[in-house]
Amino acid sequence: MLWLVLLFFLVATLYIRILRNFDYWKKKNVPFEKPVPIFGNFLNVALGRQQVGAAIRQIYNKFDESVPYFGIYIFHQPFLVIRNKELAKKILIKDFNVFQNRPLYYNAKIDPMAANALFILRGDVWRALRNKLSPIYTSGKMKLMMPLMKEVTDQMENYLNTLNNQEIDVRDLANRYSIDIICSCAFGINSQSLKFKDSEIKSMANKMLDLRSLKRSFAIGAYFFCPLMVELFRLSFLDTTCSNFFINVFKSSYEERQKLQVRRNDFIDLLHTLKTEESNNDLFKFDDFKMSAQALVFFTAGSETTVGTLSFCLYELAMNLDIQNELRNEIRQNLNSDGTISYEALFEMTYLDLIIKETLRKYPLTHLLMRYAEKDYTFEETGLHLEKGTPVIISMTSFHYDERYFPDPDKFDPERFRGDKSKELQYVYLPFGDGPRKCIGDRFALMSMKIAVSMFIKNFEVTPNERTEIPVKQSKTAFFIIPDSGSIFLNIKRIE
Ligand code: HEM
Repeated sequence: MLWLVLLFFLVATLYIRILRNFDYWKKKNVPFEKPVPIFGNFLNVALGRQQVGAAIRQIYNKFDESVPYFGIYIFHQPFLVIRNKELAKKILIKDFNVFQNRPLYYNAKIDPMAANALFILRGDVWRALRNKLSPIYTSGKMKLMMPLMKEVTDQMENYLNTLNNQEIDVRDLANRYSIDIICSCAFGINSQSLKFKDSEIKSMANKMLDLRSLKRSFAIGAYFFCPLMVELFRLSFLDTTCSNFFINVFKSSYEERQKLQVRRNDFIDLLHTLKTEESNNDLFKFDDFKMSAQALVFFTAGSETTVGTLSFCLYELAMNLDIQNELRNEIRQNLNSDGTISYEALFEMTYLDLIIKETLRKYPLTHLLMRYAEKDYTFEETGLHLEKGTPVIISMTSFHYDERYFPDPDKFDPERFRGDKSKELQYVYLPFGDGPRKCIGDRFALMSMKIAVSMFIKNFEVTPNERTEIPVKQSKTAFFIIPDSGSIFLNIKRIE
């Protein structure tokens, strides 16, 4: 009986607290979408009926140009969503000192890996690690990794040759490619995913990041929006068995490197150099676990993003043959005399760049950027006062499909970014975020995608067939932009 009374009071307290919180935006005179108890504006998301990005975009589209921001409730928590380019710039760059952290939960006891991840760390420790890791991702260091990527791209070409004139699942292809690239560049191993369909590394990687699984989406969603669930169910960000597997792979690769004293100019070598340069005063100091955690972050942050972009890019090229042919001409004009492509040529190809940009506009895989106010903050333009701790969202999906900036947004049109147009779109075109906290791996990602697309389109024509879903239906339950079926089927034909 006592339990029942206690339960009643607990539910009643929670209910009152939640309802009281639902006054938050009204009291601040901020336009908002009416919430429903418990779920706020995320009922359809929680029921798996709507994507996170689509739910926010639906509300975004209800307001007009005069509205610089609006309020939403994700469960009981109020979030401010930015609708204005200048305010986005303020949050990401000008007032970065106030909005430097993401409102992501972490608990070293539940998930020690997440607690050492750049994406999740906060304040001075984040800054110390970011400063330390930044030299690894410069264009000079990326250029040194080009031979490693070239090796994997050659393997991809061999694999595709065996499938000439057949249907392929380009998501499966991109998945194998991204695992091989990351294993080679970050873990120093040849994972042979392109060669063998069922390699152990491939199945571990896919299980670790199975973003279509409800369990993983629930765990990731909880880290973003509902820390209580993380505590309650002791949820880890990644599948623990698989992440431990990769930590061990990294450790043995690192040990072997020390023994053999060879250099590959990969992430392991670069991390080792950073470790040897450390001083006693460093706020973030590497040990074996913290180093392997960085390699794992590489996997987490770089894998699905690359798979998604590469496969959607091939899909769009198949749907737009004129664009595909123009790209092939550009690639063929930029080849070395032996048919290979140089690092410089890869980044000089304008049309390839426009195509990757447009793919990332149409498919901004992570939907949103998040920050929270580190201290009380007032927008001088409107007088809105945010209390310390208020979370803020910049919705890439909403900006990238806003007709004000991207007319006819469903159309795949690389020309949107030609010439000076890119500059005008700054702060509303944000596939890698912006400011000091933007994606640290953008150069790596662009290089690995450009080299793969160049090889593919130079040698193969890609076209839709009767199994190609048009348009691709996206998963409503996954936290990221992923095809619902998990596949994108296209035909390939070698062109001599
Ligand atoms: C197409 C590929 C990729 C896309 C679209 C992408 C996108 C993003 C976005 C949107 C953010 C948040 C930025 C912000 O909040 O302003 C981010 C952060 C991050 N990304 Fe990427 N990413 C990609 C590839 C990679 C790769 C290959 C790595 C490998 C290292 C990586 C590592 C990270 C890390 C560590 C952060 C957190 C940075 C910090 O908090 O300081 N990403 N990425």
